[in-house]
Amino acid sequence: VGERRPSQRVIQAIDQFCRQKEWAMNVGDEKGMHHVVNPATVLELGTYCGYSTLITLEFNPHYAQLLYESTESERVHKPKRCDVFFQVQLVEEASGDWIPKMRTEFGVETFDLVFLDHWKDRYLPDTKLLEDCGLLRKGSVLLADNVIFPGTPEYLEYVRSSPQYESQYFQSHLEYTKVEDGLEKSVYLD
Ligand SMILES: Oc1cc(-c2ccc(F)cc2)cc2nccnc12
Ligand SMILES: [Mg+2]
Repeated sequence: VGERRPSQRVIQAIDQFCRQKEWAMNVGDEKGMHHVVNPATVLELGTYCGYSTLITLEFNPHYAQLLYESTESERVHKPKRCDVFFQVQLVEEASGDWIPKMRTEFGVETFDLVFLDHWKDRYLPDTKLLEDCGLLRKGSVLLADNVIFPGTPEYLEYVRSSPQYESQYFQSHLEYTKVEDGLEKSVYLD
């Protein structure tokens, strides 16, 4: 127990605002991924306002700007050539264009965790791209938000039926609502 870190206070303020004033599509304080994974190298697909951010791909300039503003104190800078940053590496590009560049631009060998929280019809193609680019290793975890609402049926079918994944569903609710949603955790077996 003690003083919350600045980023925890920001998250708390976002949750309070979204619950009481105006809904927003953060993964939220109920679904949250802290009880599911504890990674080292993380790729997040879909930044939005930086609620759940580590190494993140966002091609919407408005959302990317929100991240710069909300985490300036943690030295997040606008990448020219994707320089390595103190804590966060943000790429304002489409995930499908940049996943193949992760190794050359970031020196990433493989990801421990990929948090999928972007366009729902990109979950499956981007997963196959990560596989094809050799960016997943035995034990890599894919954590996907919104698998029930708005829903990602093709992705769910793939990770639940493929012998390359061990999948588990964590039932919850759509952020700040009573609508069912959840996180699908899929471990890559290689
Ligand atoms: O968590 C989320 C929820 C929703 C969403 C859409 C429509 C609704 F009516 C309700 C919720 C969209 C999202 N897009 C990208 C990443 N995450 C999202
Ligand atoms: Mg989401």
